[in-house]
Parts: sequence; structure tokens; C-alpha cells
Amino acid sequence: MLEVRQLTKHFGDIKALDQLSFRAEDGQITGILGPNGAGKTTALRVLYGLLKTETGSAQVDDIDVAKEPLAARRKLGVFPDKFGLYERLTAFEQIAYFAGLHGLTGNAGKAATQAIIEKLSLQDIAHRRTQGFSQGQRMKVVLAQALVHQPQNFVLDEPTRGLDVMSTRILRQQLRDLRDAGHCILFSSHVMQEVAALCDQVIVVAQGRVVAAGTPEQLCEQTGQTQLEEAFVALIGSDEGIAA
Ligand SMILES: Nc1ncnc2c1ncn2[C@@H]1O[C@H](COP(=O)(O)OP(=O)(O)OP(=O)(O)O)[C@@H](O)[C@H]1O
Repeated sequence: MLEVRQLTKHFGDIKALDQLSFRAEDGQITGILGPNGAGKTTALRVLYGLLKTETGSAQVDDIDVAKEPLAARRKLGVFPDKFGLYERLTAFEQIAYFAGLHGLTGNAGKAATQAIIEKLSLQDIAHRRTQGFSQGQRMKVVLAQALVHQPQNFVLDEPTRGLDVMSTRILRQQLRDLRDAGHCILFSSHVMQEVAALCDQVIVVAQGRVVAAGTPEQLCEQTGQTQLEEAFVALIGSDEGIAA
């Protein structure tokens, strides 16, 4: 479970978060949908423990992120918006390195690495250096490194940006599998189709505030629309910065 309560954050004169509160439950895929500059990335950075706010708190399961950042991070997998690989390392070494960062070293690290490699069907490429990997192969290695410590919660910032169709499909299926296994998935997006296709719950954010929250069907009902895109326009009064 992931929750933020009453977050306010300024960057100079810009109010990036304005009393932002939302909750993402276990066993659900929750999408934060909002136009450019709405505060999505800022909110996720607070959950990772990378950013402090002027007011409010962030919670990962029963842990307060500000008070116990390391404990919170152990329960969190993060799929970054831009990803790089250490190209001199093999996929196995890269994933094992991240296992080590989460305290899984020695045999425990190797076992965890082997387990996620099998889960994501990476056996064929596990012992190749990542230099020259296709985009789909790279994405799977990054996914494996984010999940190697078996976090209960998984946060992704615009996960499919720049991914090809095949990689996007693989990633979406993984998110559904994790959801079905009872994990909490939270991702940000400004791609309407992605949110409509994947999310159990949608949190619509604009100008650092939640303007609506509910299932895609509830948001449509609430606004008297049949399509999420139209519901979104009705909720925030514009579709600027949102991709169909
Ligand atoms: N480090 C920073 N310094 C100054 N301003 C920032 C910083 N980080 C974010 N902002 C500002 O805070 C606001 C919210 O930004 P944020 O990146 O959270 O939006 P977003 O919803 O993720 O947008 P996008 O969809 O474009 O990625 C924006 O006006 C942005 O310019």
C-alpha cells in the first residue's frame, strides 16, 4: 500500500504539490493521470524518499518514508523514467548488483537474481554483457533489477515512454501479473489509452491537486461521458499535455 497525505511542495514560486493526498491499494494498478507539470513526478519522488515536502507525509505499507527511508525503500521497487545499464556487466551481474543494494548479498543475492531471471524468462541472455541488448531485453533487465528484492509495492514513472510495442506489451503483462499476485502498482502517465487499458483506479492530478479519483468507469459516470479521455477533459477543463 502506498499513501501520500496533504503534500505541499514549492520550487521557488512554483507550487508543484498543493495538499496532495491519494492512496494506492494492494492488488490494484493505480494510475496517476495528469497534464505536463501537474506534479506527478514530484509526488513519486516523495514516495521514493528523494524529496522532502513542506507539509504532509508519505507512507509505504506501515512505514513513514521520511522517518525510515531505507526500510521504506526495501518495500518499494522503482522503475525509473530513464534507464541506463552498466554495459560491461552481464545481465546477471547487473541484477545481482541491485540485489546487493537491497541487502541481498552472497548466496541470498545469487538466489534472488536467479529467481527473477527465471520469472522474467531472461535465462538466454543472463550471462551476456548488456552492451548491444535490444530495447526489450534492456527493459526486462531494468524490470528485473527493480523487482529482485520482491518488493510489495512497485512505482513506475511514465513506464512505457520510449518503449517499442513489444516491450510495452511485456511490461503491461508483468504489471497485471504483479497486481494479480496482490502487489500494489502505482504509475504515472499522461497517455490516456495506457491508463484506460491498465488501471483499476485512476487519480487525476492537475496543478498539484487531486481533482478526481475512481475507477475509469466511475470517472466516466461522474462526468456523464463514455470515454476516459472525454471524462478527463471534463474534469480538468482541458486536454493540454495529455496524449491520446
Ligand atoms: N527540481 C525542480 N526545480 C524547479 N521546478 C521543478 C523541479 N521539479 C519539478 N518542478 C516543477 O514542478 C511542477 C511539477 O513538476 P512534475 O515534474 O512533478 O510534473 P509532472 O506531472 O511529472 O509533469 P510531466 O508529465 O511533464 O513529467 C512543474 O511546474 C515543474 O516545472
